[in-house]
Amino acid sequence: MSEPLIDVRDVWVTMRGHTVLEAVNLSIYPDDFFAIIGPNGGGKTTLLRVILGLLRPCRGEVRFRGGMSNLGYVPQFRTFDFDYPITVREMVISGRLGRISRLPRRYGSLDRERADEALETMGISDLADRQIRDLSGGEQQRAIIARALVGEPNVLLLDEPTVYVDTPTTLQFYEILDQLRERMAIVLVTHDIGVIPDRITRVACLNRRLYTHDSAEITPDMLEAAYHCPVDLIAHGVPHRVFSDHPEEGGEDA
Ligand SMILES: Nc1ncnc2c1ncn2[C@@H]1O[C@H](COP(=O)(O)OP(=O)(O)OP(=O)(O)O)[C@@H](O)[C@H]1O
Repeated sequence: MSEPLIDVRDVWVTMRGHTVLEAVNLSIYPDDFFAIIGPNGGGKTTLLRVILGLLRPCRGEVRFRGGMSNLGYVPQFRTFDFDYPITVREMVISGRLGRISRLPRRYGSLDRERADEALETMGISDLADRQIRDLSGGEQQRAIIARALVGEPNVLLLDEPTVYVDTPTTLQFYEILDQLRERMAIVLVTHDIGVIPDRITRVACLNRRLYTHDSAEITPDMLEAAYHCPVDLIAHGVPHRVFSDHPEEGGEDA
């Protein structure tokens, strides 16, 4: 197996006396399409913040091969102010700011090139000069992913990327992720197990502790441990590939 790009080792986070992450261990490999699922408040965003270096764990550490600048982050949709007067191109290229150290900060031709490429990858080149507030939710979502891509990440971290998106747009979105997988590892966190695409390579359940399995299979045990209640996989429409045998169904397709 290749070396991990990110190693999360025995990470603990306590906030206001409340343990949010407990003894979390996780490795992200270059060819991963990793889904981390878990209930609301289970610690998913907190784990991403620890990986990004935005939050220091009380105990444990995160090790990188390749440096922080190679992480692309797509925060939850609700954290963006889409009313801000800015064009799609301006928003996307702003993802390059972290790479410009000289003051005053000015974009160069490489920055503009990368922004054009990211717009094209996300299929929104024709929207580049529109105001971000005038876009549909699905288009805005593509723009925030394009913004994460301009930094040329080797790991893309996505926090609940499909919350406001309808089913056809979600399917298109996963097709785009499929293309991106050739260039980077992808880590997707979500509370909704119904949105997990069937192309994921590994899955883990997070509810303070991380419950993992060495494959793309979600086992009822993992879900029960994370959600503290039996979860009916079939009712959530999870693709068959991630099922283990379901006792009532005898392992048949849903
Ligand atoms: N700054 C903070 N101060 C105190 N508690 C916090 C803080 N940030 C997060 N928490 C708490 O930590 C827990 C985990 O939050 P987190 O946002 O990581 O969960 P999540 O799994 O991403 O949830 P969701 O699916 O609802 O987005 C929650 O109980 C939350 O209230």
